[in-house]
Parts: sequence; structure tokens; C-alpha cells
Amino acid sequence: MSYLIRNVSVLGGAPVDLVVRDGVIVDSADGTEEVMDGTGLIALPGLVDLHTHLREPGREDAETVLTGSRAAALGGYTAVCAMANTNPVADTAGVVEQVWRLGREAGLVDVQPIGAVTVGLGGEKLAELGAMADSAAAVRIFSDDGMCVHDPRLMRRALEYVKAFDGVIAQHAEEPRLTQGAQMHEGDVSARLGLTGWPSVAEEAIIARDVLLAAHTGARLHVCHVSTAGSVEVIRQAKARGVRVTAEVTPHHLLLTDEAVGGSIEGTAPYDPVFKVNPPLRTAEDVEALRSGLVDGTIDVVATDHAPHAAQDKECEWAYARPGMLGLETALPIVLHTVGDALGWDGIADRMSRTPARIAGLDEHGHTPVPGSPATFTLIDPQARFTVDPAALASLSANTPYAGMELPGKVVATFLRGKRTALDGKAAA
Ligand SMILES: NC(=O)N[C@@H](CC(=O)O)C(=O)O
Ligand SMILES: [Zn+2]
Repeated sequence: MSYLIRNVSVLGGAPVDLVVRDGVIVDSADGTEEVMDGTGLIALPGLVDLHTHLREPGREDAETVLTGSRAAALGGYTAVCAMANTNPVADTAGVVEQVWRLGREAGLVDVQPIGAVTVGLGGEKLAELGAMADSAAAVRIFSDDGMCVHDPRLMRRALEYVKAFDGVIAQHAEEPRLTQGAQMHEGDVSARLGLTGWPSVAEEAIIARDVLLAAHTGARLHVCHVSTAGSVEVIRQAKARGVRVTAEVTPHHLLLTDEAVGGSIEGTAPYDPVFKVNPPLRTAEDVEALRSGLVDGTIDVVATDHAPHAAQDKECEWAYARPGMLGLETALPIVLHTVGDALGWDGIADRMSRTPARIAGLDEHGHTPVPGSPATFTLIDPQARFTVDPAALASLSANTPYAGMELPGKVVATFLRGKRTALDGKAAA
């Protein structure tokens, strides 16, 4: 199909016509098959998520590569990096190739598998990093996410190993000796609720160690879901010293605080497991530091940490509930709501597309939609507002913390190499 999109604003600029043909954006609208009205819409490069849990193989009742791809396309994404904590764990060339192939078959977003750092996420033995890098999936990001690579010797070896092919280690920063039994952020709210706390220092101590290891090895480190003001400060200092470190923040850590666990959000009761997530929701001061860190570039990207969980794993007592929340279908609206004005459209394109594409080595992504570029972009209606309905999400799971919230910014359509993968709330497959 070829498309003529009339009167659309690219990154907030003056309205233009965008012509999509043969997978690229071209100049001439001659003979285009479908005309779309882009009046009032913003065109952004297709969003790229560095942190998505797709649950296939192993928990296809919570999400599959196909259903997660639908959620991604509807959220404006054209590429997602699939985390390795599946069952079996994505720690061999066979598993990463399977996930990669399933992504191709779904055909809605580019699914780039992340490989595990250690065998079975066990934290004891390096996985076959080279074999995963050399596989058809061409893995470049490795992570034990869900678990921290806490052995410093293993972390050092992993950094040294991936440096050879310019890979990156994405660390879930959590000192396990400081988070034993932790149920939420350690602070006033945890004290009030009587829940064991996860102190901020459990995250900050690992990041501090890892930036030193990254400096020592000269390898690339990426910090997953940064959640505390202290972490932002450690990363800021490391960057000032030239360490090759990048970092992500999730939409939920840009908006929600530990008060949500205490029932502060309208329509929720205390101990609602929908707010249970790792790292935990922190304080208002942390949220403020994360927002300014993202705006000043200390934090490089927004990543969703889309973590679907089946109803029985979420709708139970707090202590038994799995940590994690959905993200793909609400990420852009939450970013618009929290830091949209401060970032502007170019800043949003940078933090949600250009920079994550660069970190992941996804060269076909992150391009501003102008003639000559791949037709891999998304169209947003910034004026439209919508109310989040968990049942209406394309994800197989419903664990969104934003149920009932009214949010700005609707994804109208998404294109991947000229294929329209989502339109008006419906995915193409
Ligand atoms: N974020 C979470 O709370 N959970 C993630 C794992 C992770 O990202 O640490 C999951 O896989 O469910
Ligand atoms: Zn994690």
C-alpha cells in the first residue's frame, strides 16, 4: 500500500504532506492509493522500547510475542527489545532466535531479543553471549533483568566479553542482600503499612559499582529502570567522568509514588497489587529528580518495563502478587502528561526513539519521517484525551496502574517500513 498523509506536523513543525511508498517516505504523491487526513496530528519516529517483557516462551497466558506486538504498535512503537526472563530463559542462540522469528511472523514491530547474561539468570555462569550475538537474532543487549548480576567478577567478565562486539550489559540494579523480603520502597509509607522496605541504596550501590566496572573495562553499561534521586546523581557524575553509561526511566516512575501503595489514588485501596513493581514506586522527591534527569539528558531514554502478569498473579494478596505493570499502550500519554512540555516533540523523539534505537543498534529506527527516510513512524493526536480501560487494552494482561485515569495523546496510526501496523486503536494483525 501507498499512503498520502495530508497536512501533518513532523515533530511539531509546519504542516506538510507525507507520502509513503515501498517502505520509505518519498516526495511525489502521484498515484497514492490511500489518503489520510493528518490535520492536527504530530508525526514522530516510531518509538523504540529498550525494556519489554513479552512472556513467550513460557507464560503465553500473560502475553505472547503477537499480543505484545499489538500492544506496542498501538502504543506507537515500531521496535521493542524483549527481555530474557522467559521460560526457558533466553540464554542460548536457540531461544533468542525463536523470539526473533516469532516477532517477524507477527510482523507488527521489530522484536529485538535481549540475551541473558548468565545461564538461567542464575548469576553464576556466563551464558553463551557470543553465540547469541552471532545468531540470526544478532543480540547486542544482554541482561538478567528481574535479577541483578550481583557478583562483581561476573559483571566484570560480562562487560569485557561484550566489549569485543560493542554489546551492552543492561543491569537491573538491586543489591539482593539489601532487598531480602522487600515488598515496597523503604520509607514512611512502608513503615505505616508494615511492609519490609527496599531501600534506595540497594539500587544506588550497584549502579555506583557498575559505573566503576564500566570505566575499568571501557565497556558499555545500561542501567535499567532508574528509580531514585541518588541513582540519577551517581549516573550524572559517571557521565561527567566520561564513563560509557546510559540509563532508562519508566513512565510509572515518572508519575507514581509509594503513596499509591497506601491507597492515595482515587478508586484504589491500600495494598493494591497493581502498584507492586520492581524497582518499587519511590517518593515525590525521586519523581522530581527522575523528571529533571530525563529532561537534562542524564537519563537517556524512557523504557516501559512492560511487565504483563496473569490475573491470578496480580489479583491476590500483596505479598504473593508478582511485581510489574503494563506499559506499552500508555507510555507516550504518561510521558506527555509528566514531561511533555519540558521535553517538547524533539525531546520526546530523542528519549523514546532516536536514543533507544542508537543504544540497541537498531539502525532502521529513530529516523525523523522526512523524504528519504524509512516509513517507520507514528501519528499522534496530542489534543485527544482518553480514559484508560484495562479491558480495552490489546495486551493479554490487564495490570495497568492507570485504570480510570484520563490521559492526553492518542496514537492514531503507526507505520513500520511502510506497513500500517495500527490504525484508530486496531492493530493490523
Ligand atoms: N519490573 C518488574 O516488576 N517485573 C519484571 C522484571 C523486572 O523488570 O525487573 C517482570 O518480569 O515482571
Ligand atoms: Zn528489572
